[in-house]
Amino acid sequence: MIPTDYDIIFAGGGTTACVVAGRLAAADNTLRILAYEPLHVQPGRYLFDLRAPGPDVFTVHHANPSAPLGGRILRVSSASCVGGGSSVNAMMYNRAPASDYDAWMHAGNPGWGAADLIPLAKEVETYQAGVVDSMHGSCGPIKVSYGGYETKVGRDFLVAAAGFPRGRHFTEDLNDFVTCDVYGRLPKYIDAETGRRSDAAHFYLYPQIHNPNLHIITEARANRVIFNGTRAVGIEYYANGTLHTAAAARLVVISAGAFCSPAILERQVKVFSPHPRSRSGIGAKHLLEKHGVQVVSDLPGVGQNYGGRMKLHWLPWLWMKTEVRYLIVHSITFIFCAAFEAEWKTNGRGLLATNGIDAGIKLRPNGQDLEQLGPAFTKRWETLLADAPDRYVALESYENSTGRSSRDIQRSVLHGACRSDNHFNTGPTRCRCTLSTGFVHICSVDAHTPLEITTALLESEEDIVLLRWAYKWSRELARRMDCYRGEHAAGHPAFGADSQALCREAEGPVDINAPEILYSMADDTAIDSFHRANVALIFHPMGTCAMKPREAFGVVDPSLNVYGVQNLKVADMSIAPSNVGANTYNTALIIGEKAASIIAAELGIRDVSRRWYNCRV
Ligand SMILES: Cc1cc2nc3c(=O)[nH]c(=O)nc-3n(C[C@H](O)[C@H](O)[C@H](O)COP(=O)(O)OP(=O)(O)OC[C@H]3O[C@@H](n4cnc5c(N)ncnc54)[C@H](O)[C@@H]3O)c2cc1C
Repeated sequence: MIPTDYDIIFAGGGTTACVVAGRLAAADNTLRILAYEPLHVQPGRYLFDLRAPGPDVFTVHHANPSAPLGGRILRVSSASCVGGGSSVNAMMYNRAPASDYDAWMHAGNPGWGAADLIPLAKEVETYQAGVVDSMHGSCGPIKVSYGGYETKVGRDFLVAAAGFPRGRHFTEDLNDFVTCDVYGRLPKYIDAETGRRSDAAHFYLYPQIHNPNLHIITEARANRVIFNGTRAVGIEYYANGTLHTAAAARLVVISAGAFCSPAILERQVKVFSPHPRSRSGIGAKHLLEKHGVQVVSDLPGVGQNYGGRMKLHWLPWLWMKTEVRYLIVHSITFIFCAAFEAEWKTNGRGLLATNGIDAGIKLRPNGQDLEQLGPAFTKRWETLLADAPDRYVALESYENSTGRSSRDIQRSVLHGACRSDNHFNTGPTRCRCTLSTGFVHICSVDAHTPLEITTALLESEEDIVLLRWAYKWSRELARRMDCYRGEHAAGHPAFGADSQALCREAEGPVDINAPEILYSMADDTAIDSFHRANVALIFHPMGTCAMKPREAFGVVDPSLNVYGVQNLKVADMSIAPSNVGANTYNTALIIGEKAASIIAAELGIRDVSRRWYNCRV
């Protein structure tokens, strides 16, 4: 029988919540803790799991039609299961530049600078991908390794990057928070010994599941926070089609991710008042009133400041006989899986023990690049990059892609429509820091109504020139890779028939010193159109309940307290005051560790134990 009275309730049991709840439960096993999740599925140990039949581990959100993208509606998914993003993500290990965290501190958040957060990043991990130096951890819960298989595309990338005249230097460690404009191998959140995904559910929460005071209610969705006056006292949630309530004596923590956390704040807060049916929310007054919701705390920043990153796939032909199978296994069908699964289960190695993203480059424009980028990029350079040598603008990696258009190609491979058994396409990933921000708001007080999401993708000319430059740069590198066999025109801009940039098939790579492709103005226009038609959002939303001063559109203070109310915190990627230029799992783990320390201190728990997690799954 699950009790209805708790000390702490988490609305959401994703990455950050698992860290905080796991740490607190370990530190004080008398704390009565509850977390909700919409779906319980066994978190995917590798990507193949996620495509198995059964409840969907994703929620798909649709953004408003975007004018800069020609009216296109972008789709972006977030996780819907215990462990959140950590249970479904692509397992790329990519830490943010130190100066991104210093920017958090300078936004009015003492205790949130790089010097404060980097030690937490070390405590999070057991680094198995090289030397454990002063920047890496050796005994944290989350394992980081190169996985159990090395792809040819990764090896070829490293060789081409070493010889490419416009290339950069090699580094053993792309993730020391400082080094930038270098290339190297890309580690993964995979345990080197077991070959399994290192998610927050398995390594923070489940190790505490023996604790009778820790409860995870699955197939439940937090609906709204219950208030007594301005003090949060519990949660109302849906389970089995009916509404239930649970009381939180000490704290309610909203941890529903950057899309859903602002929605829970805005939607409606149940207030014990002389008018029990009145609806009250936390957010922008004008927006809440539009939905007939009274205002408990007027916070216009709720749902604003939606930041993220952009992604683009384009398609060179690459020759990788064995990895065709890998790609098919992960993306389309299970036909080849049995042998790989047996290997993976026996020794944690093979094609199921990798994410297929083995090498990459963190690109930062140099003098020659800045000339190419032109005056449209000057403001971005001056505001974001010039004084922060650790910041890069693009992470280029060549992967066995799961992008939409490349999956179409994979289908062709499966159905024999490809030009040869030994050739198929793969798409490099592009990640960009964008300065523009969008918003996420409720459309109605009904918890089941989709959210209104507006992105600022490609609204600024800076993003357009940046994507154009990066396309040219990474295409040049791809042409020099040993596995290169030309390009698939449908996965590239529509260059004119007489263009030098026209896509062609090839028998092999160009010479490492071959002249670069010369692009005309018409080619540039074609590239920009291609980007408008194909750019996508990466799964890294953040910033929608920003930790900033209230007058600067902040939602939470540096202790993660929601302004204007008591006993209510937010802890997840939504609190990011500004963008981080990296994949976000690492930052979510850091926020979780920081939140655990803050809450423990407030509750008088002296030691948020960091020694309990040495477990294997
Ligand atoms: C498909 C995908 C691929 C990714 N790949 C990478 C990668 O390779 N590397 C990397 O570093 N990062 C990656 N990320 C990003 C990273 O995983 C996330 O940034 C991180 O997990 C976010 O943590 P969070 O705690 O903010 O939110 P989440 O982990 O998303 O947790 C929020 C949780 O709240 C739950 N929730 C929502 N609404 C409610 C409600 N009303 N009631 C109860 N629960 C609710 C959700 O189900 C979810 O589990 C990826 C993310 C996705 C989705």
